[in-house]
Amino acid sequence: MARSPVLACAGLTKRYGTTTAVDHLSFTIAEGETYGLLGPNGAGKTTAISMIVTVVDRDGGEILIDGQKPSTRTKALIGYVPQEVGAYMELTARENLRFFSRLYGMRDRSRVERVLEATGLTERADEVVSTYSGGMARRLNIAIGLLNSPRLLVLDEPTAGVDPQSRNAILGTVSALADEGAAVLYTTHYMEEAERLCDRVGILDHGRLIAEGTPDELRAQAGEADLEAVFLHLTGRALRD
Ligand SMILES: Nc1ncnc2c1ncn2[C@@H]1O[C@H](COP(=O)(O)OP(=O)(O)OP(=O)(O)O)[C@@H](O)[C@H]1O
Repeated sequence: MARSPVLACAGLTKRYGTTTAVDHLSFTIAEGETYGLLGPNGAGKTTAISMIVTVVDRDGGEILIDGQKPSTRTKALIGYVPQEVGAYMELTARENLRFFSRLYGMRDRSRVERVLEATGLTERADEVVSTYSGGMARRLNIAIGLLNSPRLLVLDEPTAGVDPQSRNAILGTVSALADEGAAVLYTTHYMEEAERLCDRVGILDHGRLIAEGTPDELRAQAGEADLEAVFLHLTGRALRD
């Protein structure tokens, strides 16, 4: 029997006044799959993932995590990496991770060391976070999201504005997690990043999914050389201002 997807969304909808931020969004992510949700500013990416991780209530639609409706139990299966850095600036990276692991009720100290290693922060783990570059702080944010060994890792534009070294470290961390069998939901407006990292891509515009497929399929359907051009072909607009 085929396994159910790790994430299944059907008809997900969110309205803010007269704006429909997310409009009947449906997609699935399988075990070990990296799914990129792409779209320009304001397309509805953050709103969509906020509903999936249940920090924003939905106005319509269904979400299943490992075949179960959202609950305290399914929350424990999700690692969420928001755009804003959630770490304490006056603590070191290791102190932050120990704090969050205690908050999650985790006793296994070795997990802190594992996530430091996975994000390339071991050597700087005892330095105070306020001395970190923006890219290193983002890596720590990801380390926090990895603490609970998530079945579904959700990342909101994790590489926006980071230096190339941190960007490569972040992409490496995400692919390693997917290789271990996690499902990854990744939002970005960097097309080349999605082409490199994602098994499948959904293109979101005005809250609606206007195309979905592997990067190769999308390029072939639109007859374009890259995903940036695919977006222009589909919407008549450039992806970034
Ligand atoms: N709390 C809110 N109240 C009112 N409108 C909102 C709210 N959050 C989002 N919106 C609107 O919903 C739409 C989708 O916004 P959202 O932040 O989800 O897009 P996004 O694709 O994540 O954009 P970005 O790339 O800038 O993060 C936009 O029109 C935005 O103005």
